[in-house]
Order: sequence, then structure tokens, then C-alpha cells
Amino acid sequence: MNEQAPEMPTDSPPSGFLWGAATSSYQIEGSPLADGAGPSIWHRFAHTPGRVLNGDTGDIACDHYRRWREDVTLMASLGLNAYRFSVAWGRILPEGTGRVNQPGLDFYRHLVDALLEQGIEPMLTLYHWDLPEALDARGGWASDASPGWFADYARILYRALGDRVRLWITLNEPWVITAGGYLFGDLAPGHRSQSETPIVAHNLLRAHAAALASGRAEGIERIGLAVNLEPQYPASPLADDIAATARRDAFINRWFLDPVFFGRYPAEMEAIFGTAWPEYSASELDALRAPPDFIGVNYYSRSVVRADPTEQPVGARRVRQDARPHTAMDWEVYPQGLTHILAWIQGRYGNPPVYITENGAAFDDPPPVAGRLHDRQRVAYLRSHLRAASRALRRGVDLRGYFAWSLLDNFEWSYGYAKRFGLVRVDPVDRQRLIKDSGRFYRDAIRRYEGRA
Ligand SMILES: OC[C@@H]1[C@@H](O)[C@H](O)[C@@H](O)c2[nH]c(CCc3ccccc3)c[n+]21
Repeated sequence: MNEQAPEMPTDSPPSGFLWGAATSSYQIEGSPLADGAGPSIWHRFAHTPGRVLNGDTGDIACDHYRRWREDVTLMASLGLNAYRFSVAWGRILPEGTGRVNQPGLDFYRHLVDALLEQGIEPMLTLYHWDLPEALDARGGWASDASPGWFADYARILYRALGDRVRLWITLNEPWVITAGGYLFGDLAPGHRSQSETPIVAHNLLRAHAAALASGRAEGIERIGLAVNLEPQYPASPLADDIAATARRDAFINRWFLDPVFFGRYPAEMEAIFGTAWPEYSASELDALRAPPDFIGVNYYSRSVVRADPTEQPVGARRVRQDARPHTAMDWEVYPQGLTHILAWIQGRYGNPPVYITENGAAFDDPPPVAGRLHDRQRVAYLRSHLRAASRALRRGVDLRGYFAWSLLDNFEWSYGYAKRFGLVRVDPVDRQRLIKDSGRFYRDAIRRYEGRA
């Protein structure tokens, strides 16, 4: 069997299905302070000793800020018809509010125009974790003013690019912004506060609603919310494990989607945060109802859950499935979970349009040999997850596209450059791009699915 053959069901996806790859600003651009840009919380966090493995920073990253033309050509050579990227807020508003930095807007306008010239649909994420440092100094997402800051920033981008960008995402993973940045502290700004955490989550939901409203006022029609979703499975039928699984499901999967679709938080949140969970009036909760035009699903793995009172605040922990394959992030490879979570959205939220906005895997890639990089495990991961997405389509899920994470090996947050998710290798020294076997596989899969193979 040809290693590269995508041996997948070739039932073709709906017409207009998007085949893309995803990245984010701080992870690929480099040049964080170029042309008048203001520093972000990730610039400061990465330059704080001990926060990022090996002291890695995004000062250069993939050097995409300077190599973006080459990267658009690379996307076209992979046969992508879409590309998901994020805008660095600090390039547009160096102080987070107030003065607009025109060279920052120009960078993204040139990128979008180059994508459109290649027939590649841009999907623009307004916020992928790189808050301007100047706003963090004013309280950041814990500040009651943060939704207004975000809506004003969004409006500037809607006005600048709304005539050529048709797919927008307000926030990337409000759960990770909240849990990583304010509860567990492994991500910028590195706080560890149970009392701050629900306040930040509430402000992020208000910010999403405000950016959705300001987009509507500007005539923007397709605005989504990207969420990390991880199906939770009980480790045993014991009541304690079932209850722990429900709490972890609320904590990871329903904390943000229930408010935007139903105007209410999951009941489990008060049990999780106890006295740290604020009282909300009916009007405060109803103000969170801001259903997106589509849900962006970032899927990587599942969790098998056991009750564990020592694991706070949820009182639950993930049980490693030793008998199953895992990625270099120690995440179980579980493609069935993608089908399950897409069917769950279909049933719970009324079959909204969905894009898989991130799916991929880090593996310790072998070194390139004779200009080829045989990343067999990533090829297998992609194949199994494309099949899982195909099964969801057959179940009537309104799946509109798939974006592989990631186009390029890039800055993997607190892991720095030690974890590589790219379909394309980026050389650590000269940043030369090399398409891996997984990139070739994805290109062939797109052709096969689109009936061009
Ligand atoms: O870790 C791989 C990618 C990141 O590089 C993306 O920036 C981010 O959107 C993203 N989200 C997830 C799933 C949620 C998660 C994030 C961080 C740590 C653990 C799980 C995985 N990823």
C-alpha cells in the first residue's frame, strides 16, 4: 500500500468545504516590536526566566513577519483553499487602545490580499492570547473595561479588512486563556488565582458578545468562537467517577458554550469554584447570550476521568491510557473523540455550522533525509482524524471545514520550540521550510476528497 495514499472514504465533503491550516501571531511571526508594534504579555512572559522551556521566545519564531510571501506560496503548493491566522493586537494598537499603528494594519492587509490572490480563504482570529502588555498593566482580562477594549480593537479590524475577510473568530479558546493564564498559571500572564478566574471568564464572554455586536454593526456576517473541546469519559461506573466526569465536562466543554448559546453557566461551576463563584443577576447572564455564526472546534484528544479530591478545583483527574498511542504532548491519540464531540455539539446546540479550526499532533520528528521528512505518526494521526470527521459528516453534522494545526513547526507556548506540530518543518537555525510527508499526505487527501486525484 502506498504510504501516502490517504485510504479514506472518498465520500466527497459538502461543496465549498474548506481545507486549511492554522497558526497564530505570537507563535509564528517573530519581530514582536517591529514597525511600531507594542509588546504583548507573551513577549514579557517568554522573556521572564523560567517561564518557557530552554528560555525560548517568539523574538524570531518562524520569521513569518518577513517571510509571509514565501509562506503563502507554500500554502498554495499544499493545495490549501483556506488559512486560519491571528492578528497581534499590539501591532494594531501598540497601547491596546487609542492610536492605530498603520504599518501593523498594512502587514495584515498585504497578507490577506496575497491569500486571496492564491484563492485561499482567510479566517481571521482576533485574539489568540497575545494581549498588549499596556492593557495587562491596566488589569488585563480581569478588568471590567476589557470587553470595551476588545470591541474597539475588533471594530478597527472589521473596518480595515471586512471587505475582504469573510470568516472571523473573536477569541481562541477562552478556557485556555482563563485556566492557563489565571488559574494554573502556565500561560501568560501567569496568575494563579481561584477568585480572579471566574471574573476573567465572565469578561471574556462579555468581550465575545461585544465583538459580535460591533461586527454586526459593521455588517460582518460570519463571526465564530473557537473553543478547545475534549470529550470526557468516566474511568469506571462508580458514582464518584461519573460525577467527577460531569464536573470536568462542565469545566472544559460547557463553561463557555452554554452561556453564549443559553445565557446561563453550567450548574457544576458553583460546585467547582465554591465561594469564589460570583453571584450573577439574570440580566448579567442574559447579556452573555451571543450565539456565534459558527463554532470553531479545536480537537486534539479525550480524557478518561477519575474522581480525585487532591486535584483542585475540579476534584477530578485524567487517567493515562497506557495501552494506547500518545503524542509528544502525552495526549492520547483518540480519533473517535472527534466524531463524538462533533455529534455532541450537533445535539446540544442545535446543529450550528462548525469548522474544525485546529486538529493535529506533536511527535518527535526524525531528521530530514535527502530532502524528505518521514513523519509517519503524524500521517497516521491526520488520516485517522480525517476519517473521524468524515463519519461526523455522514451523521449530518454541519461541518464546513478542517484546519490542520499547524502549517509550520512553531513556538509551542511554555514548551518553546521543543514540540513540533507542523505539516512543514522549520529549521531551528536558518528557518528554512521543508514540507514533511504529512504535508504531502494532506495535499493528496485534499485532492482525493475534492475528486481531483
Ligand atoms: O498545543 C497545540 C495548540 C497550540 O499551539 C495552539 O496555539 C492552541 O490554540 C491549542 N489549543 C490546544 C488544545 C487545548 C490546550 C491548550 C494548551 C494546553 C493543553 C490543551 C492545542 N493547541
